[in-house]
Amino acid sequence: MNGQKSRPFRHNTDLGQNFLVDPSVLQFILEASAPGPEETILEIGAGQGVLTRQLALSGCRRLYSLEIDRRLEGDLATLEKAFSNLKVFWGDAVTFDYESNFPDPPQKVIANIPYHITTPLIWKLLEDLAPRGLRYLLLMVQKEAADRLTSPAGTKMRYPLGVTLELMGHARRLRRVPPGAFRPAPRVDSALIEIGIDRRQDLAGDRSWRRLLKAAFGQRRKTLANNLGASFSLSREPLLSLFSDLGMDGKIRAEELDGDQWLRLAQRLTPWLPPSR
Ligand SMILES: C[S@@+](CC[C@H](N)C(=O)[O-])C[C@H]1O[C@@H](n2cnc3c(N)ncnc32)[C@H](O)[C@@H]1O
Repeated sequence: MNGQKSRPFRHNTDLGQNFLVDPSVLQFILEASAPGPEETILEIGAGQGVLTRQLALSGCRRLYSLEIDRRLEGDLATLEKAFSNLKVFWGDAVTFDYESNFPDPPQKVIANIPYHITTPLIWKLLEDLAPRGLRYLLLMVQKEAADRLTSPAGTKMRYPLGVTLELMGHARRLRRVPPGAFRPAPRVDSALIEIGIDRRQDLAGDRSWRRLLKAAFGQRRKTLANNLGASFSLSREPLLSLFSDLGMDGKIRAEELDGDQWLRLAQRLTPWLPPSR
């Protein structure tokens, strides 16, 4: 002992550093996600390692934990020494090179993620890891994000990533998690969601699909025809005649289409779109 007290960790809330402290929530995550002995697991945002430790103890074959904040190096290096199945990576999960860093790509992502990167992070994971065998994600997200990700056709919160998840597999909300489960407590409610990927359609890496959805949901007050016409300089007549061929009302809005309608629309419309720059 050198008599010096270690300084308390100063949480950086800009990095979503609300660490999980409720053991019953931790237990729920482990039971719901059931890491298996043959599986490689990816954890995004290891923090001080509360979930990392339990995942490593679960006996999964390999655990990759990714963290951006180097101040956590001491905590995570200690865990890395203690568990031979754990390897810690440093970097930004939204721009990380998963392909070269993970020769043994993960089948599951189990993570209490920083809420501010929820949408770009899920797109990135679907795009980079689903074609390489990712089958399942269990994520702690802000409650409103859980609502958006799981919103069915015809609801106000429907958005491009939710449509894509419906076609690549399924997303469902498992339970709400109150602010008191974290230190410091966030100002928002949280929820655990589960995403299963069967790649019925492999859409996340398809640039024209993403461009179409982005344009279609561009201005929520406008009809789908108006949004598409304005974004891609398409004239109204052929667009409305295409809608009619597909059995869709000319006044339909983007949030009203179900997954199969989106697929049919994309198939017919993509050849008309100007090349992306
Ligand atoms: C909600 S905390 C979860 C920490 C820990 N897993 C737990 O459950 O207590 C989110 C963690 O993600 C890290 N983080 C924030 N932005 C990140 C990014 N872009 N890439 C990787 N990690 C990030 C934060 O530093 C923080 O440790």
